[in-house]
Amino acid sequence: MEAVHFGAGNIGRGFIGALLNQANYHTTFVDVNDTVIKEINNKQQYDVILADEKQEKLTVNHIAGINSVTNPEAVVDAIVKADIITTAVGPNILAIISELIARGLRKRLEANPQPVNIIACENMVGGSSLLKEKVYEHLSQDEQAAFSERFAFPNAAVDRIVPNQTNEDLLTVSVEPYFEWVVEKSAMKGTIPDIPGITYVDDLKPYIERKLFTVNTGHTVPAYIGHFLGYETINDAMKDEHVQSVIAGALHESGEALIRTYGFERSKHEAYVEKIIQRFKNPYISDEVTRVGRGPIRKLGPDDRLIRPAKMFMETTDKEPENLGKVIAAVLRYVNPADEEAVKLQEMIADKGIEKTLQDVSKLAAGDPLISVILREKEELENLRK
Ligand SMILES: NC(=O)c1ccc[n+]([C@@H]2O[C@H](COP(=O)([O-])OP(=O)(O)OC[C@H]3O[C@@H](n4cnc5c(N)ncnc54)[C@H](O)[C@@H]3O)[C@@H](O)[C@H]2O)c1
Ligand SMILES: O=P(O)(O)OC[C@@H](O)[C@@H](O)[C@H](O)[C@H](O)CO
Repeated sequence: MEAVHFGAGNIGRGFIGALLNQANYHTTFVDVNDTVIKEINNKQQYDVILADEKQEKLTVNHIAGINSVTNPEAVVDAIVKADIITTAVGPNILAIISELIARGLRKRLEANPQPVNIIACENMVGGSSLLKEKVYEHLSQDEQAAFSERFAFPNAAVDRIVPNQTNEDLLTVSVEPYFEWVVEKSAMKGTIPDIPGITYVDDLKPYIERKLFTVNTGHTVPAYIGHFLGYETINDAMKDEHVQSVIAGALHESGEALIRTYGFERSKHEAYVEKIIQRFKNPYISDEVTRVGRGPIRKLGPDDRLIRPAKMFMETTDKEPENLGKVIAAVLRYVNPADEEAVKLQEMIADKGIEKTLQDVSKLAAGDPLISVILREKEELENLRK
């Protein structure tokens, strides 16, 4: 069985690649990082280390790499032969890879009658749907109809903390032992891939929102409040009493919104939250606040991990999300010259002020009550430093 995976980074190698290997796939990684691609072809295997007291090592083999900048035709040919196509490149990169995927699938229409599923494994609601939209922008109407017969873009939720890697070996990747990969079965075509570790569901929405608005919402607290308080790593920030109090409050707010929207059992949701907080404290993982806080403009998006649960909390409880508001305020205070979006966000704030920036980035209407909560919490934030 052949898999093509876009993005040989942390999640690509440390999670998707590992599960595909355990399911006996040969995986072709596609990336723009020539050093990583050369090393994949040179070594033809890499290690995944499970970050706990046992430090168990799994070897991932049956792999190859293609540099999509220098060898796009090889990517097209790999797509023609693939039994599954996956991505883990980051939400903003889906539009960039869409043209090459469109070319590969166009050639496949003539050359291979088998249907194929293209699964975007990104932290966002509707990642595969977005990829499909971007792929379809490169097609004629007739091609769109032919693609819809043969190719599917099921949405997915992926959960495994994989920090930036500091191992001596370039390809080795340390990951937390926990993982969850949920895929929207109802949207798939052809034979459902037999990949142990995937949970297939008919309706993904509750799963992706529960994951994004608990794991990723929670993660923003040690990232942005932690950065505001001067911490460099997630587990150091998690030791701070202010971070502990805001994370408890923020996950109470997003939890209440999720429970009221989807009817999750309260005790099970509380256990889910507790497990996530323990995962953030994993002493065997050193995760930088700047990795978890990367892309603050994306993270302030209307459907992303802060604004959406804050709005849901207000709609379902009629109360103010003061903890989520505090984290959003910390994102607006996030200064990091090494992060392009952080620089751009600060420029936007300097140029047009916070209210207009929130209207543009988070699509909040002028006068939205959430804006007042955020402005008030921005003042409150200073008290955390006292
Ligand atoms: N790291 C985690 O803990 C984690 C967990 C769950 C989900 N995710 C999601 O997985 C996705 C990837 O995150 P990551 O942490 O692995 O990031 P990463 O930066 O480690 O990996 C991204 C990879 O994509 C490659 N890439 C960039 N542009 C490309 C292009 N045009 N074509 C092909 N490859 C390209 C990069 O070179 C890099 O190797 C994101 O959507 C992230 O939200 C990450
Ligand atoms: O990948 P991002 O930038 O959307 O979010 C940063 C982290 O919260 C994220 O990578 C988590 O580690 C991951 O989602 C855990 O499953």
